[in-house]
Amino acid sequence: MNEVLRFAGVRKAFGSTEVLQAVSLSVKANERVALIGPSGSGKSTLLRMAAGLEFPDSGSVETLGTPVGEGRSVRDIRRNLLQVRAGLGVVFQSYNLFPHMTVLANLIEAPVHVQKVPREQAVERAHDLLERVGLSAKVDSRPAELSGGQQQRAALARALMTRPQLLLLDEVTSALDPQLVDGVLEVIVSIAEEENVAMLVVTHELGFARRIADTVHFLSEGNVVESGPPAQVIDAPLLQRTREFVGL
Ligand SMILES: Nc1ncnc2c1ncn2[C@@H]1O[C@H](COP(=O)(O)OP(=O)(O)OP(=O)(O)O)[C@@H](O)[C@H]1O
Repeated sequence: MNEVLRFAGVRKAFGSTEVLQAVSLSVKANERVALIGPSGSGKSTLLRMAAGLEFPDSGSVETLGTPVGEGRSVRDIRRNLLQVRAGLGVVFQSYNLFPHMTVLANLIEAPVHVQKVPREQAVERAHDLLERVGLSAKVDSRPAELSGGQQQRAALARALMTRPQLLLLDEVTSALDPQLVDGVLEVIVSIAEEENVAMLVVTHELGFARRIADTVHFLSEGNVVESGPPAQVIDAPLLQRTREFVGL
């Protein structure tokens, strides 16, 4: 499959607020795409749609070849979502770890109980991932015993447990103290280098977007107004609106 995510002519309004106005963009297998833009421009809404957490008013969203917002019934939609879920890793701004479970239990919960991966296999993968995100010493800790940066690295490891084809990352560092941000971003960069996983990343960290993205889309008022490699969109944008946003 060449495209792992496709938005075609997606419109979305919340009440009288038009949040997305005919957005079309796609993410190819192994491609890394960053969404940048001012607060309220619709970035998170797009990401939530890719995960099936919001539905478009019109247009279509296809995640891993499955239309996530379409279907004749709620049952169809749920079935479609379950189909894509194993291929999808999602990390949001808040860590969303299960607070009563150890780090290891958090990682193996869905693979073992939902995807029915043998427990030993899941534990092995969890140990491998925790080592890669620098959390080997925290396997048996509970989330409350970890710093925000460590929790976010655990959430990243958890999202990778099923070897997803597509990772959705929504402002994963914006709730962190500044000194913890770089550690988390480094982990994401190394994952991008080591795993065959496409990424759609919403970030306000332009340096990070520059390092990680093959393609950057600049959103403004619900439209993708400029797209291209970081060397263009971040370092030499064509549009005045983009130039102002990146501080040129
Ligand atoms: N569930 C909702 N109900 C009502 N309005 C919403 C909802 N979700 C988002 N919005 C509104 O939609 C607009 C776009 O929000 P979105 O979170 O997608 O923007 P964003 O570009 O991600 O912003 P930020 O960078 O601040 O996270 C905002 O005006 C927001 O208030």
